[in-house]
Amino acid sequence: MTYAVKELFHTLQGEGGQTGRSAVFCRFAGCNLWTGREADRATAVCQFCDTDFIGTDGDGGGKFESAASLATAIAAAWPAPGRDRRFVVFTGGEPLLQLDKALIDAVHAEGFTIAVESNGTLAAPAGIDWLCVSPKAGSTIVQKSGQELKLVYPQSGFDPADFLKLDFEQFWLQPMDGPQQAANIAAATRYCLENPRWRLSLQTHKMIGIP
Ligand SMILES: C[S@@+](CC[C@H](N)C(=O)[O-])C[C@H]1O[C@@H](n2cnc3c(N)ncnc32)[C@H](O)[C@@H]1O
Ligand SMILES: Nc1nc2[nH]cc(C(=O)O)c2c(=O)[nH]1
Ligand code: SF4
Ligand SMILES: [Mg+2]
Repeated sequence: MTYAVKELFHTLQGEGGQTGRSAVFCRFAGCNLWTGREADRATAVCQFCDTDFIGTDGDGGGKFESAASLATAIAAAWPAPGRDRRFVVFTGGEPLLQLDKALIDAVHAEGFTIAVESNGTLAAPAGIDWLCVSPKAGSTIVQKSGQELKLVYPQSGFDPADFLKLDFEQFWLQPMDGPQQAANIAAATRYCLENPRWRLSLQTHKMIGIP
């Protein structure tokens, strides 16, 4: 299978339960909840996206003709010698439109632990080591288990309490970035103070100015 990758880069995981960890990010092109075009944002299911995932023209992006060639590029982006602590985050766009067993196996064979950031509308393939599901109001959650559920907050129609019945190890509230960011940080902080199952996920990469 051919993989369309918007960008492939090395950074620190900025969000959620692996925050601060050195990671190769593989950002797939395309999403099932928004075209990525600003003209379509107001009519999209997901309207608050902070990411450009159109095309394959970003740093390290491209069309990869095989799982082996993409795994090789991911390994080449790892900064340290040896295979210790190798960590890749598949994101997008929606990574579960493209991530398959062949790529999971190829990246595991390179010694990587595999994390995924998904909107939860597609069933995850076996073999993901750290699955983050981030539900979007107006979509249907199909993937109801994983390591972390990271809810962008607030979203109208979503009560965080309704997600605690799902099978996740960690529950994170991430303030929605955008014009209301300050108010959203305050509201998420208050919610986590009063509801100890929830932890506050700040987008630390944005604070420190790394990708
Ligand atoms: C760009 S998405 C890509 C992965 C997948 N499509 C998803 O939505 O989970 C990566 C993460 O950023 C979060 N995110 C997107 N826009 C955001 C915003 N404006 N504020 C805070 N988090 C946001 C998503 O909820 C998700 O957890
Ligand atoms: N540093 C950094 N951490 C991230 N965690 C999730 C991200 C994403 O866009 O999926 C992201 C991102 O874009 N950058
Ligand atoms: S589901 Fe994820 S990638 Fe798609 S538009 Fe929403 S935040 Fe962006
Ligand atoms: Mg991001």
